[in-house]
Amino acid sequence: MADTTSTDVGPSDDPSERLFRRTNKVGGGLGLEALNRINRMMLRYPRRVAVAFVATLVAVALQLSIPVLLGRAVDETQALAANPDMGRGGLVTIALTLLLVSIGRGLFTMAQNYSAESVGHALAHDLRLSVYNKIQHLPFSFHDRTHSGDLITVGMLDLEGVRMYFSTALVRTLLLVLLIGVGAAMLLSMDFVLGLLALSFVPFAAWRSSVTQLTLRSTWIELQERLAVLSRVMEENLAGIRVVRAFSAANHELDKFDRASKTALDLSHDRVKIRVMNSSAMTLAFFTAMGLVLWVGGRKVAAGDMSVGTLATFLTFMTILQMPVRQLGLMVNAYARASTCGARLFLLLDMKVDVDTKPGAPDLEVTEGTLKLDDVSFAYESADGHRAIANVSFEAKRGETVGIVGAPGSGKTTLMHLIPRYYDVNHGSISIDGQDIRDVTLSSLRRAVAVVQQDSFLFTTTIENNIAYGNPRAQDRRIHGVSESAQLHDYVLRLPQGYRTVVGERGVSLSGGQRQRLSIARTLMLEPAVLIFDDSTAAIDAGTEGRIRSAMRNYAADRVTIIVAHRLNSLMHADQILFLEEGKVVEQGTHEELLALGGRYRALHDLQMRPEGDVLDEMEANQ
Ligand SMILES: Nc1ncnc2c1ncn2[C@@H]1O[C@H](COP(=O)(O)OP(=O)(O)OP(=O)(O)O)[C@@H](O)[C@H]1O
Repeated sequence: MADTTSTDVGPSDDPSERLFRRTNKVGGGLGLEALNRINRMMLRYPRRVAVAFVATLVAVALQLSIPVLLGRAVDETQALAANPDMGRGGLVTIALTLLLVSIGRGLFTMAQNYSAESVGHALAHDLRLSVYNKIQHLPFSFHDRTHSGDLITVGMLDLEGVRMYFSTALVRTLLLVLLIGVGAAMLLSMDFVLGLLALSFVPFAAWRSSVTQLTLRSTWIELQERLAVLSRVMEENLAGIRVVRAFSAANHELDKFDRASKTALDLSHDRVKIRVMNSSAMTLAFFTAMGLVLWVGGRKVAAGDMSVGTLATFLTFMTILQMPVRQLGLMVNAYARASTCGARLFLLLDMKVDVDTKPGAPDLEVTEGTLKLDDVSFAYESADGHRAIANVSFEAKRGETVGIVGAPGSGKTTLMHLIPRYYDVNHGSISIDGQDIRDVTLSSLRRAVAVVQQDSFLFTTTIENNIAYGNPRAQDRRIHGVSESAQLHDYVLRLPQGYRTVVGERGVSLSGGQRQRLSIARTLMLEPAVLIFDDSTAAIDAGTEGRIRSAMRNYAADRVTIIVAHRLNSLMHADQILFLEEGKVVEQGTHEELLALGGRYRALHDLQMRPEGDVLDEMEANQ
């Protein structure tokens, strides 16, 4: 069986592909630009940003005073041991100061963490809304090329990278610069040689920590890709569970999952190895430096050149410095992550929406309700100029029905998707009452053109909410009315919770025909000027379809109805029928005219109307 787990992505200039090529760099310059943009966005929360920075300053100052106080306490204790008659007041004062300093440091660190995190969360909230809003407006052509899982990744992982930026990159930078800078200056001024020894582990630990984090980052990106493959395999398996069972392909699916999981596991092992080895190397460097300080400092203490308290100050400084230095890599990583994640997010947010409302465009005004397609041609971006629709023209007036028929792949759905501007025509024009649909607002056009889709998607909510999706304030009476027209009402009443029954992925399962009827009812809630049925009665039996048609007679009198169908029974009553072949209209007329023409429509009609036995006989004879 073919391997369907490949995620090969070749180089391309397509922004949507660049968006999802998860590399360490999204075009160097873009990374810096992204950081600048995130910085500017943070200034929307000036108070919280200021509190975070000021609290960091105070917390660091308090933290740096702890080793000095501890050193003094040691010296005071030593003096007390040598001279028991000395008062204990000094020691008590130092102890109380230490307690207050520790409490103060804790409180300011808390304020710093809280403010920094809250800036990150507020920023993530803003970006999340912008991304979601953008996704609602991206063109269909973008969704054709983009896996929804990848979009979710941008919405989740990349947002997380930006969220962490303020607390892990900016605030930590201030913290480290102050701790290491002021700490080092204090140590060196106390004893230059011992200061150098105490700080000797810093360059090594900083280097190892940064290299480790950057290596872990690139493997993290790789791991995300492998995990994405894993979730795609699982997602596909769940979506196609019936096919898997029907083809007894469980073992093949297990193999596929096992392979994808193994590659993720191998990488996870590598990452653990890198982390553990580097952590041990940094610990070794720290304790070596500490040993050196103890050795040289101990000799100075023994020679009377240094107090035990000063030595204790050095050792405490080193312990305080250890953690932030070891975490320096996290800071470097936070910058790298925010720049790539931010660049990808902004690439998505700045993406051009090619089907959009022209600036200053008026709303569509429906008067006569006439739809006109004039020499319309269209090619999908991925089709190398091959036209899915070629020079199609027709006109339909209010109350008229147009039938569209043709072999699978002949372009019926594509043609229907041009009318509500899911895609823009490449040539020719579509107009409603003389207004080119590209010159009016998209929202007014989409209100005027309703499509009952081929795949009836149900939201996980009640039947009532699903029907009222386009008109949430609709009265029950109206909901029941359209449901009756769609021949769904009687079925719903038989359900224990009636219209309050939850359907969709986590609700009651509806049959294909019931889903289609619900989808029809949902569209009948709207009052469009053009109503399109895109092969949306295929799963409904001919009798029920006939009843829907009768119930809709009044409704159809008020608008143009277009019916796309394979079954001629569904559209032979239409005022005009178009027969599509490779995107072109090859026959056009009423049912009677097309029958009289004796062409493709006639042949299809004869094939569909003949008793099944005759068709089988003919097929056998032709073999
Ligand atoms: N999103 C897309 N991107 C690229 N090509 C597409 C896309 N959708 C459809 N096509 C191609 O355009 C052509 C017309 O497809 P379309 O779905 O419009 O046919 P159809 O007549 O509605 O088929 P069916 O009766 O099976 O629904 C086909 O060759 C199809 O492969």
